[in-house]
Amino acid sequence: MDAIEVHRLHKRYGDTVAADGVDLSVPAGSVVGLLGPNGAGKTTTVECVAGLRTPDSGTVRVLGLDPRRDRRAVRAVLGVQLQEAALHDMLTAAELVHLHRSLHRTGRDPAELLDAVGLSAHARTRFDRLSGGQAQRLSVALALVGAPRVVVLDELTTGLDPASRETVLDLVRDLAADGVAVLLVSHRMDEVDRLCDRVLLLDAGRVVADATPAGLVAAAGLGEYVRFRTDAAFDRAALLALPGVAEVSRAGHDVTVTGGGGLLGPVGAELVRQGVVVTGLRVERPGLDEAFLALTGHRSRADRPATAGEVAA
Ligand SMILES: Nc1ncnc2c1ncn2[C@@H]1O[C@H](COP(=O)(O)OP(=O)(O)OP(=O)(O)O)[C@@H](O)[C@H]1O
Repeated sequence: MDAIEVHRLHKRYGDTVAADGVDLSVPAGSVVGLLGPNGAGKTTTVECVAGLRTPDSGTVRVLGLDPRRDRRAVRAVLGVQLQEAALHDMLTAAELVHLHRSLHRTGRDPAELLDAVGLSAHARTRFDRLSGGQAQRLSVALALVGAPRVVVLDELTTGLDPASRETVLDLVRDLAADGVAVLLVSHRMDEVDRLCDRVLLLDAGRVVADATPAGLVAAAGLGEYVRFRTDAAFDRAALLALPGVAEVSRAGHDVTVTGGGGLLGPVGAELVRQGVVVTGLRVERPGLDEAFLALTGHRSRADRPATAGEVAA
């Protein structure tokens, strides 16, 4: 049994289908990212996991428990940080962490946790006087103060400066290393790439990909580019004839060979064989950003999104 298991989750608001048969699972000790364009159903999905919304149909389990039926038991094992936390304005950061700690039988040391999110210096600052980024880090601390075994984080680094972001990302890495299951909603591809063991891509309420970050890029079928510079003439047809090469284009001294399947070795060898002197020979692979666009933005490639099975990796 995985720590989070969602099976065929359906949720609609009036005519809007927010979740249309979402399947997802998060094993203990792993970070799973939920990606997707605005309105794809990410928040709806995590709110159902957190027990804040009731699914129309489908099942949601957190450590085998139903977040709606077994509310109290789930609260003891699940930490949730959602996009907009409504907190008591008059309390200080430290008071809020202590208050949330008191709701749990066991948990983390409030002072250590404030330190871990970089808020020690603001422990005595009232919530309504914290900056946006500080309030965001406090909401992460509140989600973790009960030492949960399962954590749901919705856009946890939004509004954070680069140093604070690194602090929070380290914290998430430590959670997974300690065996915590983390479900993370994010719009930042670099963050997902660095943190997540798997990525689920949602589009219009459906899972269109469920893969490792590298698998998602591969699933997008975007291939790779070999680029180099030369002022010499070369045999373009011989390059085109190499296995995997789809296109060879030249703009002045800059040459791009497009294709797939490990182009660098064969292209390099062919240029040596031709005695062509080049500089800056390198391979470039599309990243998650490009994969995201290809898998959700170019529906014209097919009339419907690919199914998870088609792009699982
Ligand atoms: N309470 C609600 N009432 C009506 N429609 C809603 C409600 N909450 C969400 N929706 C709609 O459901 C769809 C999914 O919304 P959701 O917030 O789950 O998407 P999201 O992927 O989290 O988006 P974003 O990236 O913008 O946060 C959207 O079309 C949204 O307008």
